[in-house]
Amino acid sequence: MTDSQQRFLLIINGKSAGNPELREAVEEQRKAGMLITVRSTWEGGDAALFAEEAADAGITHVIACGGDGTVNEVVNGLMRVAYDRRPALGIVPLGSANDFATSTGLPLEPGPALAEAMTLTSYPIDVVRVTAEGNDKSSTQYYVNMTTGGFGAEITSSTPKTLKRMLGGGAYSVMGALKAWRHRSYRGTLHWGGQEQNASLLLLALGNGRQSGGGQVLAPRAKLDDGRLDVLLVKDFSSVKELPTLINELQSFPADGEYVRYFTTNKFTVTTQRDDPAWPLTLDGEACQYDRFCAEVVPLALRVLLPEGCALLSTNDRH
Ligand SMILES: Nc1ncnc2c1ncn2[C@@H]1O[C@H](COP(=O)(O)OP(=O)(O)OP(=O)(O)O)[C@@H](O)[C@H]1O
Repeated sequence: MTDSQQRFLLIINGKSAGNPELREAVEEQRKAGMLITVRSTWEGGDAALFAEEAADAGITHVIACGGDGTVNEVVNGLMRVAYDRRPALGIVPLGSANDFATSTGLPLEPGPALAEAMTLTSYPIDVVRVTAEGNDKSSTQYYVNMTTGGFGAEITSSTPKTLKRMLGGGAYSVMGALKAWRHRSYRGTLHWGGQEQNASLLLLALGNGRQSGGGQVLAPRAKLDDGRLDVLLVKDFSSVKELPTLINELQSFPADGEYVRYFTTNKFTVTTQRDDPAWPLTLDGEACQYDRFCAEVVPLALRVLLPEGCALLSTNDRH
């Protein structure tokens, strides 16, 4: 063993701790000489804490073994570590949605995913910092994939599995579900890039990555390393007669459609008025509610083990 050898910490969500395939894969990699420590979570917050402590223990790579929520916790823990000591992030997807792993093209089976994590190159990606106020307290959280607000957040946090499955099929089924389901819209003042707009939205998506909610692609042109957030605004509609236009726009993501707007910015703020309901948000799969929030890109803050040729990296853009 040399000092330059990589040291891996696997942080596994306790509910998947018995996964036999992962156990076997760890054993195999250890036999091949890889230095792997494993910690299993007991409850929410553990994954972030273990990730934060990893740098002090000489860990070079923290591998989040779980769903998007576990990845999100690990990211938050790593962001508490100073940049020059921050370990790289790897992912072994063990959740139900695994949106970040799926969209970046990582293997979805534990064995291949761990094997890849041992050999992949790490690339610097942006992390998004969300500062928020709600329920009389303020907070700071980070995410790497996507925040959805309004309708989208309700889908991911409280929608029954059958409806989620319907929604997985894309914009047409989203609208089908909307027709069958009484929806709410969310009001607020939006600020970005020197612009201000009062809006009543069905859905807001702030994508560093491209998809959330188990396969809903809401930021199809997002890159993880471009210093930008891809913003999708879907305006509320009042009659089903407006649906064909809305559906159409959800296929093409126009910059300035009648119902859909898609653009990029490095900072996006939502402020509600006193009588407006708080916005339900989902940050990388974790549900929360805020009256006021600001999402801001922290450029290239985290190194992540990603497949060579990953379509979400600008370095792989074809010219
Ligand atoms: N030992 C444990 N048992 C049960 N739940 C746990 C345990 N440790 C952490 N958690 C909770 O698991 C949640 C994260 O779950 P995770 O994202 O890994 O899986 P998932 O929800 O099935 O995946 P996805 O987000 O991809 O659908 C966190 O909210 C955390 O509080």
